[in-house]
Amino acid sequence: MAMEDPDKKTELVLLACGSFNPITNMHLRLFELAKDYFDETGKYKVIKGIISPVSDAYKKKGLISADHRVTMAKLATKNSDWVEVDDWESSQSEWVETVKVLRYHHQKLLSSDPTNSLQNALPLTKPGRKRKQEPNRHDPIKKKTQSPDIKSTPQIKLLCGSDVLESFGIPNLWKLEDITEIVQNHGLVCISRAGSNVQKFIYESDVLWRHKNNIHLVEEWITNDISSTRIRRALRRGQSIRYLVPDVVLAYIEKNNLYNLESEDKNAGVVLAPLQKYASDSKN
Ligand SMILES: Nc1ncnc2c1ncn2[C@@H]1O[C@H](COP(=O)(O)OP(=O)(O)OP(=O)(O)O)[C@@H](O)[C@H]1O
Ligand SMILES: NC(=O)c1ccc[n+]([C@@H]2O[C@H](COP(=O)(O)O)[C@@H](O)[C@H]2O)c1
Ligand SMILES: [Zn+2]
Repeated sequence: MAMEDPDKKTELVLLACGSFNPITNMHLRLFELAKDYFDETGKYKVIKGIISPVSDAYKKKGLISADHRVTMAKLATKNSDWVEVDDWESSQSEWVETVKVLRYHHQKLLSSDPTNSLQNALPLTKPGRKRKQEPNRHDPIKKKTQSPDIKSTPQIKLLCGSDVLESFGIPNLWKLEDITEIVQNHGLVCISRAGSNVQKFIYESDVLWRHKNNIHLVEEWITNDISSTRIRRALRRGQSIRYLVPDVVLAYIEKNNLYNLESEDKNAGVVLAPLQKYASDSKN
């Protein structure tokens, strides 16, 4: 039997941001790999996974409508008891920086945390009465039943693949202050291939190196090269994608004829939202 006290574990929520165009089995695997990793540390308990598809305003080439991408992600996670889809980000009219998505979900956790609102609403000691009150032997029992095992609010960590971490180095794609806030205030879980360059990438970045204790590298030993780009390519060529995406997702794609030459042309020649935003910033 495990000796550690489960109440002492830090609760975690994992947030994956991306296009999910479409969601693949690999996206679902990311969550499982990260959860296994944290479970094995004995220090953390992953309580929830959130998939947050990017909005159409991201303007990535071939990005089909958020409605379809969210629906597919919901179908894919229907049978998961811990991973869910959140459409707040995708329903924003403008592209939202990833750090703001983290902030949003962090705030949401804070406001839905019963221990937190209890602490705010009912201070345990009323000011002024504190000194007058005699120690009461019923008090500790009372407190315990009112607020059993006061846990801190879960931490929220950004879950991503090594390509996203390495994209931190692309000029005008990420703001340094955003990267800093992500690794300093929240934390990062990165799924990487054995022998990938992520460690070197962290070593070569001052900000990532400074916060390396908050960056968790999870090695994917049972490698899996599925990507949404490859799924869309196979579909354009009339090739099977069965067993690469959940059957329900495949059925939805076929029913709505989602990916073809025309859809791949969406946003052709359009500048990706972050590049557009930060390139114009650096000119000002
Ligand atoms: N095979 C993989 N290994 C590790 N991480 C992955 C893998 N596939 C996707 N991811 C991660 O999933 C998240 C969502 O990515 P995204 O929606 O871009 O999917 P993708 O399969 O990489 O799509 P695309 O080919 O269009 O870039 C990102 O953090 C990305 O790094
Ligand atoms: N500066 C930023 O916050 C920033 C920059 C580039 C991509 N992203 C996010 O990373 C994810 C990347 O997804 P893709 O790999 O599909 O492009 C998206 O969720 C996107 O919003 C964030
Ligand atoms: Zn990608």
